[in-house]
This record gives sequence, structure tokens and C-alpha cells, in this order.
Amino acid sequence: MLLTRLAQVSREVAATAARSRKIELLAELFRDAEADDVPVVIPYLAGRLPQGRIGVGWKVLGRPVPPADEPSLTVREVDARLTGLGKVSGPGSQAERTRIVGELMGAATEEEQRFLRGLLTGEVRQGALDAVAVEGLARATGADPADVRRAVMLAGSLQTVAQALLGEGPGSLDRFRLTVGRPVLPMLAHSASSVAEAVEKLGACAVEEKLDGIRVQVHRDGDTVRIHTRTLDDITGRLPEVTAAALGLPGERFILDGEVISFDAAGRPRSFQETAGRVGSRTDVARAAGQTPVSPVFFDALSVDGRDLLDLPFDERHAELARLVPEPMRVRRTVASGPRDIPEAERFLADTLARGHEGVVVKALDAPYSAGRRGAAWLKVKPVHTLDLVVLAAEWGHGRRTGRLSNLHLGARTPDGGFAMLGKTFKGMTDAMLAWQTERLRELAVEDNGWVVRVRPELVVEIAYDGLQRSTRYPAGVTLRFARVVRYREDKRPEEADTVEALLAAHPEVSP
Ligand SMILES: Nc1ncnc2c1ncn2[C@@H]1O[C@H](COP(=O)(O)OP(=O)(O)OP(=O)(O)O)[C@@H](O)[C@H]1O
Repeated sequence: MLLTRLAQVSREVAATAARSRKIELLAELFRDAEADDVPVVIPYLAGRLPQGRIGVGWKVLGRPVPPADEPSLTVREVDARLTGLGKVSGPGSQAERTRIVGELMGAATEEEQRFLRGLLTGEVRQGALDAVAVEGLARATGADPADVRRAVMLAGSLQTVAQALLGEGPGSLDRFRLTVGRPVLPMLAHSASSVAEAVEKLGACAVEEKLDGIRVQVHRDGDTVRIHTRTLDDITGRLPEVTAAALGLPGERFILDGEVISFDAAGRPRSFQETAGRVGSRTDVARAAGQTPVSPVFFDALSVDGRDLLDLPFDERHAELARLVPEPMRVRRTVASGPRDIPEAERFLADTLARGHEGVVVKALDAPYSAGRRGAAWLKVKPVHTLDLVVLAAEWGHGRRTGRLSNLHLGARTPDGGFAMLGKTFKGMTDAMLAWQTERLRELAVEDNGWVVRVRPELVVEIAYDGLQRSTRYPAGVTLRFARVVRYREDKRPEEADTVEALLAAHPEVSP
């Protein structure tokens, strides 16, 4: 496929607000794509680079290069050139990168140059693109959208499914089955502002404690246990005590969903930083496990004894979980049959907070397990509200922070796939965080004027704040009060960050 086609469709998809039109545009594009184009076309449409980080020749990006008159670049050729760019290293690498980017830009038409610049600087992120792409793929190939969605959850990747569909047609979807040992995309939650609101929305529901640890999916097949994160990374080697716990359960083959968390001697949860530090450490695992042991606490069962439970309602999946997993290894919960049980649900939340946890997740008892945030069958309620924002830039620090990138410029997503800056913060950072962010942000730098370093918007950071106030200095017309960093969210992509729209909806007091 020619890049020009992709650039054009990408522009049209971003420009239209109508979901049905976006789907039609993508379906047309997929009809023309070959299966081998898919690994490039899908991330490019979403504004992602399949290579992840590549050291771009930033100087060239800022300097105009005369465009080609006629389109000739194919998407696969662009991808190959960018892979080459990522491999450049050693002395003279900056000049070599500049040469490669210059050549690429010189072969691109004006529209293609615009597209490439957006892609390389990461300024455009089509948040909901993957969901729309699923529908577009279904339309292009005559498959049922629900079947495509399920296959994506089971394969853990839209690209894998798209390739199979475009290469072999809808029959290929049968191949994607729930298999013990192969991780699937986890089900995610929406937010509710109170327990009452959540129970009213969902009707019969379970109210479960929300533990502030690391999400894990645990697969056991006989003597083999595999542990995966929310992003499907395999972390089995780092958590021997979780493997031992899974081997101690009375089933031979199962897939369980839960959270790992570290408790102190009194049984109270340790800070998220302690749990995350432990789960993140790869060296001297035995010593780390001795110092900060973690416990798995499960809340769902996806497969037991070779039976796929995904389409069962939650109360039936939970009954299977309860048969397999004893009490202390399951999250605490209470069941509410409807609004009349709201007082009991509120007591459960208060009790959970008193025990040191962050809130509750309210779950519809009749809902199947479905990946992503579709359907809103899980609603989280957390009294301390935080935002997931994207770092757009950072300022060089002063005094004790000289040489460190400190004051962060924070952005929320806008409907056109861009980001609007909401404010800045240099608060809440530990020294370790400062060192880490300086290094990471330098890798993402697009421009450095000696004061502010503008970066590819890739890093998601969780921010606590005391409220919003109106401000004409910021593009959304509002800014955060007392923003401070809680933690980096490396498990989230920028297209999962909070939107300006949702933020304003949550703060009617500042709406114009
Ligand atoms: N009982 C529970 N049921 C479901 N998820 C739970 C539970 N306890 C803790 N969690 C955690 O809460 C998350 C659900 O919230 P969500 O889908 O919004 O993800 P998130 O953005 O990572 O949430 P947050 O930042 O609020 O932890 C899960 O991914 C899981 O890690």
C-alpha cells in the first residue's frame, strides 16, 4: 500500500466526528490492504511507531525539505527505513540519522511529509482508533464485529487478528481460542463518582475491594505456571511466591485474574511504590522476595479444567473461582441486589478504606468477561481522584535539581487526537523518579531550547490535584490546582490517558 493512501485516510478519519464514517473509511482502506501491510498500517493509523523508540534526526524534522511531486513511498518501505534508523548507533550516528530522515522526507509529498512529521513527533494519537479499526475490519471482511473483538482479546493483539482476517477471511477467527498459557487482554473498569451511582447503574452487583498493586493473569497447566501483566509481559521469573501459590491450588489447569500486592506484618497493604518496586526488580529475586514478599489476590476465573468461562455471567465465574481459591487469596466483597443495598455497599467501601485500600470496584453480576473498557460492567470508585496525563515537555531544574528535568508540562487528550496542556508540576517526585524521568525524557526529546525540553508525548503520569480553576493561559480554559505526581504509569499508553472532555464533565463548577 502506498503511504499517500494511508496519509489521506488518516487525515479524513481524524477530521470526521461520525463513528460510522470513520468505520467506512477504514473498511475501504482494509479492503485495499495486503495482510503484510497490517503490522504497519494499524499502528500508523493510531499514531504509533511499531519500533517504539527510535532516535529520530530531530534537526531535520524542524527544517523544511523540498517535497516530492509524485507519491512513490509504500508503507512497508517507510517502515523498513525507520527500522534502519532505529539501528543507527555509535560515532557519527546523529549525522547518519539526519541523512536517513532527510532522504525519507525528500521522497515524500507534502501531505506525506505532514503525516510522517505527526507520526515521528507523536503529536497525533487516535485514541479510540483500535475499537473503530475492529469494526472497519469486520466490515471489510464480512466478519461479525463481536467475533473480531473476541479474537483480539484472545490473541492479545489487533494486528495478529487483522493479518489473519485479511489473509484468510473470517474462517481464520476460529483459530483464536482461549488457551491456558496464552495471555488475553484484561477486562478494564470505568469510573463512577460514588458507590450509590455505581449500584444504581449496574443493578445486581458485587462490590469488591480495590487493591493498589499490580494486575496479574496467572496461567497454570500442570506443573507449569505463567504470570502476565496488564500489558501481557511475562513476569513469572520475578514472582516465585505467586508461582508457588498457584501450584498449591487444587486445580491442574486454570487461568485466574487478580492483583499482586505486598502486605506488612500487620496485614495492611504496603505502598504501591513498594509493591511496584518488588514486581519490577529482576535481579536477586530470592532476596527481594524475602524482603518484600507479595501475595496474589484473585477476583476472576477465565478458565477452569479446560472450560472457557469468558461468556458466563460474573456470578457463575465467581462461583468457579470460589471453588478453586480459598478465602484469603480472593478479594473481599459484598453482594448488592440493587439500590436498597446501597447503605451496605457504602459501609463496605468505608471498611475497605479503613483497612488501607484505595477504593472499590463494583461489578455487574450478569456481565461476561470482555477485554478493554467496553460495556462499563466494572465501575471503580476511589475517593482520592487522580488523573492519568501525558508529559508534553519538561523544564530543566534549578539549585538542587540542576541537570535534572523537573517541572513537567501535563496534557490531557483532545478529541482530534492531540493533547491540551493543563498545567505544570515539579511536586511529588522522589530523587529516584527525577533521575529516571530525566533519562527517559531525554530519549523522547523533540526539541531543547536550554530551558524547556519538548518530548514525544509517550509517558503517562498519574497526577493528584485539588481541583480545577479557570485560566485563559491554558488551551482548555482550565488548569489544575496543586497538581503533584503520584507515579509513572508505564503500563499505559498515551491514548489511554484522560480526556479534557471527561475532566470538564467531572468538574461542572468550572464549565463555561
Ligand atoms: N477487585 C478488583 N477488581 C478489578 N480490578 C481490581 C480489583 N482490585 C484492584 N484492581 C485493579 O484496578 C484496575 C481496574 O481499574 P482500571 O481498569 O481503570 O485500570 P487502571 O487505570 O489501571 O486503574 P487505577 O489507575 O485506578 O488502578 C485493574 O486493572 C486492577 O489492577
